[in-house]
Amino acid sequence: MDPFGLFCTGALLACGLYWFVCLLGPAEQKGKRAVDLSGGSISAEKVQDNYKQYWSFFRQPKEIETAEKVPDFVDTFYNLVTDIYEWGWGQSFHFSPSIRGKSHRDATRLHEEMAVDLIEVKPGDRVLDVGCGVGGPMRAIAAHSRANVVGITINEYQVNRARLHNKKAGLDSLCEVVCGNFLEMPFKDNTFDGAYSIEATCHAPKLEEVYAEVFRVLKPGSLYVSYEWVTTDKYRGDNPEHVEVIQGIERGDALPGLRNYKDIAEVAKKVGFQVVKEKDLAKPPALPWWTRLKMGRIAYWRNHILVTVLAAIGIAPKGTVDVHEMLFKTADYLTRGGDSGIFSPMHMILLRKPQVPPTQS
Ligand SMILES: C=C(CC[C@@H](C)[C@H]1CC[C@H]2C3=CC[C@H]4[C@H](C)[C@@H](O)CC[C@]4(C)[C@H]3CC[C@]12C)C(C)C
Ligand SMILES: C[S@@+](CC[C@H](N)C(=O)[O-])C[C@H]1O[C@@H](n2cnc3c(N)ncnc32)[C@H](O)[C@@H]1O
Repeated sequence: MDPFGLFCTGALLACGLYWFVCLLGPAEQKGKRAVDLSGGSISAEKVQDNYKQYWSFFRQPKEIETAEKVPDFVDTFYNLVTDIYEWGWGQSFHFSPSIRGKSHRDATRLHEEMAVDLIEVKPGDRVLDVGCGVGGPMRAIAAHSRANVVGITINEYQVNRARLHNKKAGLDSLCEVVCGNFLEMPFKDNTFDGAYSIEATCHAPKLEEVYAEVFRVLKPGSLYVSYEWVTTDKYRGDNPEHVEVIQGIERGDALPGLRNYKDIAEVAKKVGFQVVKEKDLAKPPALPWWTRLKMGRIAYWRNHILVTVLAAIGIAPKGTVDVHEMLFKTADYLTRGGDSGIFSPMHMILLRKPQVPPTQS
């Protein structure tokens, strides 16, 4: 082979290797490769129909206001997005403020460890993860605190993914995953030493229902911290651009309706909690949480091409392209929400269940 031919072959091989390692994704780190994208518990041929069904919920807003319908709606959503999230984001399905000089991975872990530090649990304590996803936070928190973490998620596919990851990480003795609805949890009263929820309770149609359940299962005197998705004091309901951004976020993230930051403490007090601390972790001096979304734009285009090719040749389910497109648009709404300051995904509230129940007046 002449030197030019040799050079071309070498370049082709290098491109192929780059494609395989970088574009298909390092599976060990993220847990998913593009070639393994699925519709969660939904069979491949039904993904497209389920995507349409997901959108039909928004044509009947009353349906997603009733607690009975929401688990179905949220479950469908997570069947559709879980693999894409894992592949394109990682095993922690939430945001965190950027930290100068630290990777996204480290910033994510620190945001998770902060939650468990706030609830002051000790090794061996029993802690509840309300809406645990595939367990990224659960593993970081168990490793950091040596507490026993019990996670609950409505989505069975996530339960299986989380159990698999727990085993692989050697943390299955500390981490347990339960499939269930956090509006009616299958746990006894007064049985947890602490609880946390990271960007999950926003899926509840009525916040009081999930907070009341957490209150019920916590031991008196113990702490609960939640990172809530909210509209901020900058949001104006009479500004059409604000409304468009917030509706875009709701539709692309399976939310029955975003709450204003002012409502969170009110609801917590109503169900009996004492408010220990409340702070929007997105506010300066914290660096923007949405930088990671912005920086990913080129990767989203690359992913879009990859998903389209994989669906065309029958490796990925057909509806995956629609779901990916929906997420693409959602990333834009979230970025606009962050840039304008009208939205925060990390309004932190730290609550205590009192030792003595409040007297009824
Ligand atoms: C808390 C929730 C989820 C928050 C985030 C984890 C996800 C919100 C939007 C998601 C994404 C948007 C764009 C995708 C991109 C087009 C794709 O190529 C790769 C995956 C994305 C980056 C994806 C990853 C997860 C999000 C950032 C909600 C649901 C309450
Ligand atoms: C955005 S994910 C966050 C997951 C996890 N906290 C993390 O940060 O990786 C929201 C989680 O809440 C769960 N969830 C939403 N509604 C639920 C419900 N009614 N009951 C139980 N889990 C629910 C979803 O299944 C999903 O696991």
